[in-house]
Amino acid sequence: MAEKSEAIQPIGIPAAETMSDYEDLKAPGNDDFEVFKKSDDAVDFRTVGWPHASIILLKIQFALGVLNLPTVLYIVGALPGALLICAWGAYNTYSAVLLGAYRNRHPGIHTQVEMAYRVGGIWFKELTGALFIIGNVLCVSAGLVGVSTGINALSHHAACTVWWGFLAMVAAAGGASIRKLARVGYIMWVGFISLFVATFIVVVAVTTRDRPAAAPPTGPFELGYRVIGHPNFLEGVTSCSSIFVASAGASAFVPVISEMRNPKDYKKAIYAAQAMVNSSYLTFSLVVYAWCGQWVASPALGSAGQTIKMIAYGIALPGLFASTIVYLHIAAKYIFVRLLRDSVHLQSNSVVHWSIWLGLTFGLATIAFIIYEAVPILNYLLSLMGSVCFAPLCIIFPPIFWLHDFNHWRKGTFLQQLAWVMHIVVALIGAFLTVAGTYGTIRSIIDAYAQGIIDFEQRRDEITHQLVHAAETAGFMTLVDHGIEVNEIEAQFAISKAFFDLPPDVKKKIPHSKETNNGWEYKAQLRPSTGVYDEKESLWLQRNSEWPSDEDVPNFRSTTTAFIEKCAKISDDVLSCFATALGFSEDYFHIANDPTKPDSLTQLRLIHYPPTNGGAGTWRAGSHTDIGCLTLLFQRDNEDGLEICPGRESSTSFASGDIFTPLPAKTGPIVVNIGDMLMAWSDDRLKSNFHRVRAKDTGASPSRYSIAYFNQSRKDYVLQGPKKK
Ligand SMILES: O=C(O)CCC(=O)C(=O)O
Ligand SMILES: [Fe+2]
Repeated sequence: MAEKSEAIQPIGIPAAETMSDYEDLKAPGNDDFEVFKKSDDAVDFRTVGWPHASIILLKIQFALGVLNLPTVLYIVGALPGALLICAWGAYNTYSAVLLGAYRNRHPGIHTQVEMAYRVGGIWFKELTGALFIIGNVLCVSAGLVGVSTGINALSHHAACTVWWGFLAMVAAAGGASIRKLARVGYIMWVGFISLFVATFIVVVAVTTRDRPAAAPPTGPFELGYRVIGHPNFLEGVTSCSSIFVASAGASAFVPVISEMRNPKDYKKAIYAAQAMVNSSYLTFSLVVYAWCGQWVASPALGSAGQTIKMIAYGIALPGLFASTIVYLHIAAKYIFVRLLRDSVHLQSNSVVHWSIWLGLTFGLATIAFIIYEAVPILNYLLSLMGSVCFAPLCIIFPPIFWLHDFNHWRKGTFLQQLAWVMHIVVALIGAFLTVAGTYGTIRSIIDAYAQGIIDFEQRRDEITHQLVHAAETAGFMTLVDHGIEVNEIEAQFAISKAFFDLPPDVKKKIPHSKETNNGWEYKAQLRPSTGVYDEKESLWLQRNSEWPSDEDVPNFRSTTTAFIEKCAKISDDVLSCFATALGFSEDYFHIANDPTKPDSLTQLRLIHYPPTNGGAGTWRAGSHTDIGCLTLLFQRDNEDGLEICPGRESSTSFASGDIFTPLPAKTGPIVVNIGDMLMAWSDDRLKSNFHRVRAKDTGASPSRYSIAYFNQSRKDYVLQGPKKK
């Protein structure tokens, strides 16, 4: 049976004068000193050799996050980025050494939490414990995101994300329930090798391509490689935090020491792990950045194209599991040791021992799964975790623990005083990053709520399902709660009416050009379906086309540009749903149709159908399909006339004589329809259907105004569906 472990010493134990004072007291590795004891009938936890420990420490840090570092390099520039990677790598190594040394100077320590108790009493202990457990459980949730993203990339069944997450949770809980870290260590070997090989393949593969997978496939493009970037304050802080978090594992390292055969070998393990992690971070991120520039794909494993992405995910999957398992194991071990520290059950094969252990691994996995599934702002929560949990645990607390033992250096030699000051400075830098990082993330959460992004993200699967169903059948759908207020739509219509009210000579200042299809046209659109010109006038606009002057229509350009930005965002969101449903990456159409690029074909069209009396035999807009990718159509109350013909109901050329259904006009909701480009792009799965606009056959029809935003592909894009037909 295990000896009763020595209780943690209360605060106020005399500070040692030198390190060797402690070494004389009780050396690490001695039973009195250690949390886990050695005896014939006790389960032996102290079985991890240093190379094995090194791999565990390595795997705690090394994850696919390395492939997101190039995005950070793009923001800050290659040189500051590389310096930040080195600086944080060095500091995170140092803080890991500080914690390990503190642990090896004081008996009975399992995690940082006992260090906090020695230094600051119960409050500091509970604060550290809370940050430790919250941080690690969130890392488990992040792990589940990684695993399910991987499985989705391989399976093409985006709708099953919840199930993949659940299965990953059960599998991870099973893996983490292996009681001894030494055995979990074997999973870490496999995990590390799998992730290393997967990232290595992507890194090598990006260097063999002429252009990044996410860049436009043809034509000139800007790589976006910058030696020095120009981030604003928030971007700078966020980038700094992301690079710090990539190698911030120190707090999870400490419990590994308690299971080492020889705790004094910890330093060897940590130096080996950090050398490997930081050199691969530096080389991988610089190479990927040099080749991909701003065109790093999301998820980053896709940066070398679809085939490599599938291979890399296949190889990375065990590694993604390993990440989830190690954080879960460490979180569960912390509570396990806390609960059973003074009990025989800590190291016996009793029912109590096993029930508590399995209860903890599966219980914490369930909590992590619920967070993964239910928190709509998980991405933001994960960046908050960096500044709220890991900045204090890994930057602020280690020097504070050190200062507690070495406070007398304040009055020591010059070098000792310098060391004393430097530890205070580092703790202050940590405090700054905690506050600034938290502030930055909270600001972006508030912005995201204000823009409706959170609600959309929360219901993305459900919305995708509805959009795809409508697109596969009618080809038409109506969006509500889309983020453009009724008064903004009315204001845009007022601007449009002000333009059309101008005398023709003024409107002619921006004539329609056959080359660009921009400008004002009057009864000039000849429809193949009707053989006559549409009874309408319209103004086609692009970001870089000619615009009516402010003298002719006050605020025309500023109001309309803001309106276009909102339409771009909405059509992007809708297309991101179609992209995942079709098996493309979420941002596929965003890149292919990017309206800010000079070769963009995306247009806004303001339309006016003049009033008529008895419209029989004429067409406001003859039957047609839209040639673009996706159309957003705005209408006004009481200006009906739009009629649609769902695909099943059209059987003749131009659907003439087929059944058309009127779609009443309302100010507010946006009518969305699929265009020919998206139909081609989806291997005909999403339907570009016929529609037309009619005035009443008899009696008066008032003017009708409509506004269409045509989201179209860029000029040089090849439209090819996932089946590559
Ligand atoms: O004005 C409308 O309601 C329809 C316009 C239209 O279908 C188009 O311009 O393609
Ligand atoms: Fe149309």
